[in-house]
Amino acid sequence: MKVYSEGEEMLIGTVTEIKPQEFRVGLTPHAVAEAVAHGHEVLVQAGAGVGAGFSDEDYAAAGARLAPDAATVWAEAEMVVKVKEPQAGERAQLREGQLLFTYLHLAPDAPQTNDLLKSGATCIAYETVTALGGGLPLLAPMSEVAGRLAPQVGSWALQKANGGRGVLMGGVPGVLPAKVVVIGGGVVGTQAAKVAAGMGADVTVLDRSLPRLRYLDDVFGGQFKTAYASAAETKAAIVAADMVVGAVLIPGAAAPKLVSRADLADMRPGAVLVDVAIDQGGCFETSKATTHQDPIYEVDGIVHYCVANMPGAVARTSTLALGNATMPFVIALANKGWRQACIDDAHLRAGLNVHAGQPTYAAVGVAQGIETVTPEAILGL
Ligand SMILES: NC(=O)C1=CN([C@@H]2O[C@H](COP(=O)(O)OP(=O)(O)OC[C@H]3O[C@@H](n4cnc5c(N)ncnc54)[C@H](O)[C@@H]3O)[C@@H](O)[C@H]2O)C=CC1
Ligand SMILES: CC(=O)C(=O)O
Ligand SMILES: [Mg+2]
Repeated sequence: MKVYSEGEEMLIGTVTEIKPQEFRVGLTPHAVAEAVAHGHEVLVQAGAGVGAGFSDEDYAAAGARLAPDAATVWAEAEMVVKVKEPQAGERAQLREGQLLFTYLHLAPDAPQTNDLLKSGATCIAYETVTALGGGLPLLAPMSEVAGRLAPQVGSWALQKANGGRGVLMGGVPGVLPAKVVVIGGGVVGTQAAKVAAGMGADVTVLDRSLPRLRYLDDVFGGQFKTAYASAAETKAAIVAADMVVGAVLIPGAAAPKLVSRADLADMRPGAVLVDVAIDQGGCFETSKATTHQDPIYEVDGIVHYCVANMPGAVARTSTLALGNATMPFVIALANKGWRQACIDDAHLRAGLNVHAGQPTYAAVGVAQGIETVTPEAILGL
């Protein structure tokens, strides 16, 4: 098998996503053009970009070679760039020495972890790549998308025909606007609050971080209000709300349950809960993951929206946003090879989850009771 070394041309590949209702694609034509300009070859499965609005002709014009099927890409590419975690049939095609760059979410997923370990491949997870000054730069764009979508889907759910209270976000002259409460003022929460305020709603953001609340007040003081997320303040806010957006995150942990089933009885009938934190288990006791095909359900007269892959609804915007964030890392990995790229950049190194049969991300080891080695040990640093 060919072993890549620094400075060589790399064969980069991308495949059609096969997770149900996933229309994003790992490489945009712009990313292809950038990689080709750096001297690399790019292999794109025919049709891979169609769901995101990119034709095979767009990829060919950017310099990609089209592959007739996914098997060809898996067999030939030295690095495969995707969006979602590899599905079982994809994992079976991963091979020793191959580099996989995508979302993995391994901690709760033992079968995937075992398959990646068995494959002998090197796997770098988008969601654990870090940034100078904190934050998760390859998760942030999808949080921005989900945050901006939350009031959009929530306002749809508020319509009478969908089980909601029949309240218009911005009201009309002489009638008050909807009250929107956002719990968690991070990336998702800030974007949700901005859009809800832009729709004319009366918006309050709750958070437990005073520095974050100070920042939000300084920057958005005229657009929405802030409040400290004590249990009492949270309860008072939700019982008066037409819409509540759940946007909390405690990194690496299950989301705390901030609205109980009993609380629903005290809320306005037909109010809407949008639980964006559902991918971490959800922050409302009555949340269970839903799909774009069947996004809402009702409990005790309260409408719940709990779609776990909200960005998939706007696959084109999401693909472009994700591509902007991943492109510099794709180019660094291709130009330098993963070893040198991870030696040079501790933030990219934080994305290393699996290498040659060894798990390399501590939180995955803790979650699954397996021993891990550090990326630094793998790289001899
Ligand atoms: N459903 C979907 O399609 C998507 C879901 N997400 C999820 O949305 C969630 C939020 O993500 P980000 O905004 O990027 O995280 P973030 O880390 O930027 O923000 C989380 C905020 O929650 C606050 N917080 C933590 N505990 C709290 C509590 N008990 N009460 C009030 N505030 C609390 C933190 O202080 C922080 O400001 C995550 O679970 C993320 O995985 C992100 C993208 C897509
Ligand atoms: C973050 C993630 O898993 C997604 O965008 O699908
Ligand atoms: Mg997800």
